[in-house]
Amino acid sequence: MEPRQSGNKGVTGISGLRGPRSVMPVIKPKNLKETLNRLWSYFRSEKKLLFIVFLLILISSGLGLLVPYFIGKAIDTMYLGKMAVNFKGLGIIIGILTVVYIMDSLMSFLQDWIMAGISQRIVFNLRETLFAKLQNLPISFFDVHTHGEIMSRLSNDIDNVSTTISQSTVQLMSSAINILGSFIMMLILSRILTIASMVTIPMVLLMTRNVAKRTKVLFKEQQSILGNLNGHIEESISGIQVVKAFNNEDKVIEKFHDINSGLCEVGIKAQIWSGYIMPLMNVINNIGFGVVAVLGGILAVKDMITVGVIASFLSYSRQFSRPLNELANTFNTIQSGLAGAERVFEILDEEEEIEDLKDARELENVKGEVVFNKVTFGYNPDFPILEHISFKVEAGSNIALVGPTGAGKTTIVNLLTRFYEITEGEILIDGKDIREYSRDSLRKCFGMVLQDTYLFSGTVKENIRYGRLEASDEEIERAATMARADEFIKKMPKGYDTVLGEGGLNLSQGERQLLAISRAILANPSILILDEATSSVDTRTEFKIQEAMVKLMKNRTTFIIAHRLSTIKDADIIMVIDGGKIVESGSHNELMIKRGAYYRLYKSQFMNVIIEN
Ligand SMILES: Nc1ncnc2c1ncn2[C@@H]1O[C@H](COP(=O)(O)OP(=O)(O)OP(=O)(O)O)[C@@H](O)[C@H]1O
Repeated sequence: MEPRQSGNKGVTGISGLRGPRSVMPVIKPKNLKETLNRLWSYFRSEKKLLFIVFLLILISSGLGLLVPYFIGKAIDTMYLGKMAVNFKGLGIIIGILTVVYIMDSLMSFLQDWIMAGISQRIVFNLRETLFAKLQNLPISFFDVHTHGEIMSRLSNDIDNVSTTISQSTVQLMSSAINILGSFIMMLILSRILTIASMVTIPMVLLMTRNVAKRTKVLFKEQQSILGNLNGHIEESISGIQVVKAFNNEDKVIEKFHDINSGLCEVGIKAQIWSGYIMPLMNVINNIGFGVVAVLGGILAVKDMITVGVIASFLSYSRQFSRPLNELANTFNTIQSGLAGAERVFEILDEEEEIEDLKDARELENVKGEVVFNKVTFGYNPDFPILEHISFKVEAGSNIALVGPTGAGKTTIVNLLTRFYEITEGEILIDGKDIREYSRDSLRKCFGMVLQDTYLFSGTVKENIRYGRLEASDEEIERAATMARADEFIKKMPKGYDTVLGEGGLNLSQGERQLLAISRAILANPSILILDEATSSVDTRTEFKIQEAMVKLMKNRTTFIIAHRLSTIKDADIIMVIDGGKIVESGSHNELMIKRGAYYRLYKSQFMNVIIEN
């Protein structure tokens, strides 16, 4: 009977160089001990089942170790020296062997069954912890990690961990038991033959080390090219509109071809080198086999051992060398699984949004007075974007933030909602420092209508309900009617129950904005943040949006990152931001008389509009 095989049967050789996993180089974990410890903490709740699996492996490996012994016995029993056959003895041995084989299959089935549950539960927990962690990370984390990278940790890396747990744990235990058991059986059968069969081990080690050295370099290169290829695919798909608009399809294809050719070339080399391992290994193993057979033959002629013992011994020596080869392979699977676990733990170790203070209170019944007091902030603390900004907005008034692109307008509202934490100064709402209140209660005060409205896949109704989850259908329809969104919603095939495509992309930008306004009306926040869209919608829709916005802004403190002339002119205060500072503030008329920064900005941006009108 062969020792247990791992699930990745196609994978062979020292570097795990074949089969589906083989195209990946082995990425080693950086801190093996710590990663193992942490991973073990996920295994802990499965300790009992793991012990049962261990017992099952012990039994099935033990049974497996009996087989060569009985085969040897069968040979010796069958051969009675006078060409007569001992059918009775043979029958008993065949019976025993059949029972052993059936038992072994049953044990293997049970092991796989239990291990499947263990690995899926562990990976389930890991996935849940990771996803929950992502929800609690600050926005700044997502500024520096691409979506692709985060996705790959949630999918590829977790998959690697799962494969390692489900396949390698059993493989590791069964290989270890088989190697040890076979070795003991070999020693019991014949010490001389055992020593002879060990002769090839240094040869195997030397050969695999040399080949592995070469393949490692090639696989690393292959992985890096694969990364480029994925990057190129990701970019060309997300930028498909730009690619088509500029007729760059051929260039994109050409670049893909270049990278793909490189990948193919390195892939071939890597596969060829890794392909050497198995045949070489077989040659060496067969040399060992030959040595044992010849030596065994000599010993048998001298009547020092029986033919049956030689047959048993040869089986054991196969059972000894096979898991040895497989262990090298499993070792690689384990390494990439641990590296995957490490990458998952890296995210789990990321600093979460700064915890609310222990005695953080709930911000309630907000009137909406907002004060920035000498606020300084930089996405990178060494390079402040806003410096000592101070201003006060009365409750219920609206303030238009204007200024050149990159001036820091969005940054101001990002600080207000505590998406980022200020470096210096304080922000007060109704005279209360926002850091002393829980983030949840703070964010409840805000409603946002952003330039790019994000709609989730789901129905129109569900998307509006996002503003206030407990809202009834009537409330949703009332909000949509106020926002004048119901006009287009009712024209949709299933009205409020129409399912929106991914990101709401089957709606026009104007329609998406009206939905966002409906959401905000439903949420009924004390403070509103409006980031006006720069792209123009048709005049009728623009009028509707404008009307809905005015309704929404009524009696609410409103921060508008303003782009439309009408919004700016109607604002209670206009604040001109430039280079991280407030360079001017006041009403439209006041600032026009001043003939300062606002006047210049107004002239440069809106004069055409005024002339056209
Ligand atoms: N997440 C971020 N990480 C690092 N730097 C950022 C980040 N967001 C913005 N910045 C930088 O901060 C500065 C201010 O950006 P901000 O988005 O506040 O400008 P803005 O006035 O809103 O511009 P626009 O009118 O173009 O939207 C810019 O120089 C920008 O490059």
